[in-house]
Amino acid sequence: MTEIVSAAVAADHSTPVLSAKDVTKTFKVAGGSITAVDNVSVDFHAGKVLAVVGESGSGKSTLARMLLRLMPVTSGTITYQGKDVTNLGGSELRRYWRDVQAVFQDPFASFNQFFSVGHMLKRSLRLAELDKGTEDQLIETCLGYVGLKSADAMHKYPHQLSGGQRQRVMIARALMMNPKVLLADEATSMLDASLRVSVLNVLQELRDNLHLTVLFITHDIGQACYLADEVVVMEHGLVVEHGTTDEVIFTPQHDYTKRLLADVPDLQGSLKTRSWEPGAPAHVPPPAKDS
Ligand SMILES: Nc1ncnc2c1ncn2[C@@H]1O[C@H](COP(=O)(O)OP(=O)(O)OP(=O)(O)O)[C@@H](O)[C@H]1O
Repeated sequence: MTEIVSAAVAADHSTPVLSAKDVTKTFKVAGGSITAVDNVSVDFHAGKVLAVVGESGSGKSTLARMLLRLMPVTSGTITYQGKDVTNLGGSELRRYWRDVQAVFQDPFASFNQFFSVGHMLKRSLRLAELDKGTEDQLIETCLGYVGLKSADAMHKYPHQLSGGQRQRVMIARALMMNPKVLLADEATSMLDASLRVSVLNVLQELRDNLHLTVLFITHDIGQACYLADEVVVMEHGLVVEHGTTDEVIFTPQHDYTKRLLADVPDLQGSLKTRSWEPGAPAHVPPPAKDS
């Protein structure tokens, strides 16, 4: 059984926006059951990026799905803005889904190939019943937040965009709902190194400029440390390490964290000087950022 480490996280006494408390998920499988998430407690604070990192099968996506209220918990509590949302339903759940938006790994999967960006974004707003001027302004603003020009992007079809641009459109779509929390589940893993950096930088800007709370789920501790204020490391459904990014990089407590860090050569040195680009092999010069 993996040792659970409760490393001291830099004191943050503000009420968390979103919390998981003693959350467990058990799946019934042939011949028994599997505990995908094992008694996990984690707080997400306003205007911070928290990364959940772990290898495949560690339980990250299951935790994300429970936080998003797409999957029921087996036990434990999920709290949003101080309110228990574990068993929310109906219009309250729909309101929660507006406030807690998500972007996933494959932006293509969320796009209808026959819809232009403009058509897709307007469809997402149809329930809001905004007048045309307000709608256009909102779309332009949100595309602006992710570094895209409305005039350029609106008429493009998915195949005319790079992977990074598609992912940025998905983030813009999420922002149109004016969320308090953005959950990005492996949102950069299908992108090559330069596009990945552009999306990570967008997430950082959203935290800094909009005070957005970001949950960044990744198997890549390099990306987690590049982006996040706080890092949670999961192994076999357990939180084995939880600390500020500096604590996790420079004084990791758990062997599993040390092993993940060892797979990213010279992460410590290069993050200090910001010379490292997530996903780029250490010997390759940093890639150019896409426009
Ligand atoms: N619906 C399900 N039924 C049975 N087992 C499941 C189900 N969903 C996930 N699991 C199991 O739970 C464990 C955690 O899976 P999960 O997808 O949460 O991990 P992960 O860290 O997100 O991995 P990946 O990065 O590969 O998606 C795995 O052993 C997985 O096989």
